Amino acid sequence: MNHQEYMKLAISLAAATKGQTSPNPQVGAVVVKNGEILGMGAHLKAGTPHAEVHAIAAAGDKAKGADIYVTLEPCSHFGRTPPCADLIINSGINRVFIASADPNPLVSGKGIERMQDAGIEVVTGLLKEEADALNEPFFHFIKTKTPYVTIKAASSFDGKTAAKTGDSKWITSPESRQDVHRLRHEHDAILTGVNTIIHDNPLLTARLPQGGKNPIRVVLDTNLRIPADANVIRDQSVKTIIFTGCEIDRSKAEELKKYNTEVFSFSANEVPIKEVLRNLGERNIMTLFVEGGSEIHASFINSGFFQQIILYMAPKIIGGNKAIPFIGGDGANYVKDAPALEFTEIEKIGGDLRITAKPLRE
Ligand SMILES: Nc1c(/N=C/[C@@H](O)[C@H](O)[C@H](O)COP(=O)(O)O)[nH]c(=O)[nH]c1=O
Repeated sequence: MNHQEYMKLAISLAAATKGQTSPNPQVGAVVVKNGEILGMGAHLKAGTPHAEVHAIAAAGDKAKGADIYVTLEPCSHFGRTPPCADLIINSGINRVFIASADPNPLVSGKGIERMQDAGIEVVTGLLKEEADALNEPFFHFIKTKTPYVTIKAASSFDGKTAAKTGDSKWITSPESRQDVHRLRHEHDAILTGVNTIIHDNPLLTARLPQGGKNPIRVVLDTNLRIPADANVIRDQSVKTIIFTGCEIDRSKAEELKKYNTEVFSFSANEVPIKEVLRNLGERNIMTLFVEGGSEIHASFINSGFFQQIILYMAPKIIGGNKAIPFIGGDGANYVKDAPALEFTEIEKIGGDLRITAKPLRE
């Protein structure tokens, strides 16, 4: 195997932990000497050992004189675990290959400098793009301290998310809906609007054949209209946070708190998305899955507070000028004012298309 292949292995280890390490990045590491893989590891959960710790522990004394391939620049500061740069120096490793640089300007380059000062050869940027893509949500979170927002929509071929009767069961295939549960599992939180709660009474849990990690549920509900017996309240398998305006029935809010539910009221009678994202960021929620109705989707798109949209498009035609489009709101007056995206991935899934799009970078 060559340098790229060892780094690919480290990236695959990092990729396997998607959704488990928030608010930390996904990191993989591989220790190699004379073509023999002596150790490998991934960071499994925030607060637990970093990938380099696992890989070097597996290599033991043989790490002396070995190479290490790590997908993110080794940390140089005391977080909840000791600095990996020091561990690498003390292990006798004499060459370090790094894919991504640390996005935190306060620490970026410090670990590299310390290892170089100790006489270690450091090669940076090996498969940087691939490794960076894996940690796009982490880099966004470090930069903005707000969650990386993925809007998920499901529509017919003609862009409808429900028929004019309101019926929407089911537009997309069982395979597509199972893929949605994988995305729920991978996200820290899932957000919807009270209209979806009233209309669909969703659970919003991650129900995969092998189980799944339920994302924290977030409901935007300005006037606290949510039914007290809604599934997201009574289910209690995971916390539900309801964001409201200031004019709500306080006794109802008190009642809901008995069901693993938090009611957070803003000081004005509105629920500003920017403030919701700031609040979720302060709770170390790094990734947010917006499975809203068409009005919620419209408000996220019009505010520009989203990093990607995943549309599951089914080969069905619902039609009707009263049917519900998957993006609601007033819409653009002129095409030239329509938010421009770029398609980044198009996959066939269970007879549907899964189309991923991101806002065009200025
Ligand atoms: N109608 C459809 C969807 N509908 C999505 C939401 O309107 C539903 O309330 C939500 O998925 C229900 O969540 P649950 O109770 O946890 O299963 N979403 C999809 O991908 N395809 C559809 O055809």
